[in-house]
Amino acid sequence: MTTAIIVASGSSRRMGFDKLMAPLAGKPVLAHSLAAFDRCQEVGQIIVVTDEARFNSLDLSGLRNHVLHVDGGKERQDSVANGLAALSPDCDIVAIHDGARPLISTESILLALDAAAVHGSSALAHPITETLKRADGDDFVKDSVSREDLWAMETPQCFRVRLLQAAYLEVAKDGLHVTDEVSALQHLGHAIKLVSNPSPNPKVTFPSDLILAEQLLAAAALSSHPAK
Ligand SMILES: Nc1ccn([C@@H]2O[C@H](COP(=O)(O)OP(=O)(O)OP(=O)(O)O)[C@@H](O)[C@H]2O)c(=O)n1
Ligand SMILES: C[C@](O)(CO)[C@H](O)COP(=O)(O)O
Repeated sequence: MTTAIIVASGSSRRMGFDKLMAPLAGKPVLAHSLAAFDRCQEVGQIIVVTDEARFNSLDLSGLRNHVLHVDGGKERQDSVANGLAALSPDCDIVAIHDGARPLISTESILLALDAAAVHGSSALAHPITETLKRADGDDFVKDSVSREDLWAMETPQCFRVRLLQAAYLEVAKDGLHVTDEVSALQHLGHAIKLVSNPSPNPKVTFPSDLILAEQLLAAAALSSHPAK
């Protein structure tokens, strides 16, 4: 069985208000992430890692999957670990997704899941397009960083369960701080397949990201139902 773990226990510090419950095209940001995984036929269970009040305020009626609630942790990696601890024994593939990436498409989820089934681990990502500079502590340019072969990581990041559990055990044993699951797998020395995401999948971080997400959803709705 494939399980999706949606982590939604952050503090929205950079947003300034609870971004996960912020309205986006008529429903909370987190509800969009949840619905995308629920639409994906390969997903047989969803775990939402969040606080109880936020979980209870979600409308789960009409969802195909059983949705389990788990409390979050201090750091993102602690929330992921709490989700992993709640997996059922028959789960073989797990997809970890940021609740704060509401535009994830079901097609992109499938691409990542398929790659994980073949390679053991995968992450949606996109190649860097900007020119990159390293700065000194005073925001003066120190040097240039080639963008060749540089990719920005997205979620979902998908794994054979045993592999991700082993990676998280190593991370905990060595007291490491990781900002994504790919970093944990790197620590284990395992190869990770990057899957170029054909659809926009921004992480809602600042207020302007909510506006962008709203516009992207409106554009997608227009292209699927063009005016006659
Ligand atoms: N202790 C934490 C921290 C983060 N997350 C989740 O991990 C995802 C990525 O984190 P980010 O977007 O950086 O969220 P915040 O930590 O809320 O942002 P900020 O740093 O601005 O507070 C989000 O869905 C967030 O809710 C989590 O489940 N548990
Ligand atoms: C996992 C992640 O979405 C990859 O881009 C990202 O690292 C999570 O956000 P954070 O700000 O690093 O917690």
